Order: sequence, then C-alpha cells, then structure tokens
Amino acid sequence: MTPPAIEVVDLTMMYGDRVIMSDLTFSVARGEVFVLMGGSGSGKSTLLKHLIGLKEPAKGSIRFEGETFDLTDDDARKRVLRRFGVLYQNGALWSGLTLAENIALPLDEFTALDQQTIAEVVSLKLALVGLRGFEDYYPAAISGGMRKRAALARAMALDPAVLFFDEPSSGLDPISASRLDDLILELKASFGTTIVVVTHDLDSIFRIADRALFLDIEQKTMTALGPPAELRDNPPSEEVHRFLTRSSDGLP
Ligand SMILES: Nc1ncnc2c1ncn2[C@@H]1O[C@H](COP(=O)(O)OP(=O)(O)OP(=O)(O)O)[C@@H](O)[C@H]1O
Repeated sequence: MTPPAIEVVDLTMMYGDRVIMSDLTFSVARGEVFVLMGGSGSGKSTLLKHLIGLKEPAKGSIRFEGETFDLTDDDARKRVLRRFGVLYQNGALWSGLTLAENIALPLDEFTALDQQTIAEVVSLKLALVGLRGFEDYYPAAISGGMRKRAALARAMALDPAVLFFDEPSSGLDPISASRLDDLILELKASFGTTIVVVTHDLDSIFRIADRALFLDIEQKTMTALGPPAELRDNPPSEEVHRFLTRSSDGLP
C-alpha cells in the first residue's frame, strides 16, 4: 500500500517550555486539499513549520511519503525539501529580480537544466498561473494578486509532490482571493498535487478543502477532522461550531 503524503503521529509542538499543541495524529492523503484551521494563535503556522521540516517535534513523528525527516542529515533533508513547494504568507519574491529570474532560482539551484530549458519551464509555470508574458516584470510593477500567483509559479517550479500555503488569501481582495482558490483547485485536478493550506477564510475553506483539521487553542489539541461541510452540520464541539458558522469576514 502506498503511504499517505504526510503522516503525523502523536505530535507535540513546543516553544521552549511552552506546549502549543499535543496529541496531534492525522494523515494527509495524496492528492487532497487539506486545510489547517483554528483561531488566531492556535498553532497553525507552527504546525506548518513542523510539516515542512523547519521545526523539530518535541515529541512524536512526521513522515513524508513514508520517510521520516532526518534534520541532522543535510542531504536527506534537502532531498525531501526539494519535493515541497511552499508559498509563504507574504509571497516573498525577490524584489530586485524579474518574475522569470525569481522562478528560475529553484531550477538553477536544484536541477542541471540548461538556460534555454529553464526559460521554457519558467514561461510554462507563468502561463499556468495566468501570467503568460509577464516574464520581464519586476514584482513591484504588478498587483498583489499577481505577485501571489507569481510566487505560486515559483513554488511549482520543481513540480512538487506537496504544496503548502500559509494564509494564501491574506492581503488580497475577494476577487483575487477567489482566483487563487480556483488555481488551487486546478492544480489539484490537473496534477494531483497534494495541497496543505493554513487559512482562516471560511469561503475558501468550504470551497477548496477536502478535509480540514481544527486546532483548539483552549484544549491545546486537534478536536475535529473531516470535510468542512460535515463538521459544520455535525460539529464535534461548540468551538468548531462557532468557528465554522461565524460571519465569514470576522475572526473567531
Ligand atoms: N518563534 C516563536 N517563539 C515562541 N513562541 C512562538 C513563536 N512563534 C509562535 N509562537 C507562539 O505559538 C503560538 C502559536 O502561534 P502560531 O503563529 O503558530 O499560531 P497561528 O494559529 O498560526 O496564528 P495566526 O492565525 O494568528 O497566524 C502563539 O501563542 C505564538 O505566540
């Protein structure tokens, strides 16, 4: 049997002596859109850091396609990281580089492709996110939504097995945010990419998530996991009910 994309077993996350969350056990299936949700400060970004190997579990384990992260083995760690694409909250494109140069960076670093081929891959990735012809633009010359999409093209450069998004809709107007959701669904449908998204945004959660995990800040553990509409209709706790039925523009 093929292992799940990501398998988390009995994870405890800590900063210093402070426990953020404990007893987290869940799997992300290959090809699903999996949302990490919860109130502000519940530990969503911290969990994302654990999943991409930036932070070591205080307890428990995380496997990627059956392989454990060995943070002490640099080569093994790079091999796993190369299979991930990460889209950080602030996009983080290099402002002094054109979009083409930004997207070429991971290809230069991790592949032996020649410059002509890299240019072709770059154009392909830009076309994929609706930015055909924007190769020579600098990030400052395009809109916030376009910058996010360009950052997505860069995260897709190495054809990742798993794409991680940290609050993709933050700072975007509703139309640009909805366009990004469309893209997430397209990537899932066209490439079968496994996609893990941290978000507060209810519209987005109901639209894109196959399953969502709820981190409860009071209980310091996960208290719900399932398709968001099912969790809304049969909430396992008052917190989950409140979170999924609040007015969509307010935070819990
Ligand atoms: N580097 C750090 N050192 C110490 N504590 C931290 C650090 N980063 C986050 N925390 C704390 O860990 C808890 C979880 O933070 P985290 O950013 O993961 O939550 P979040 O659910 O992503 O919040 P938000 O939705 O507001 O982004 C918070 O109490 C935060 O103050």
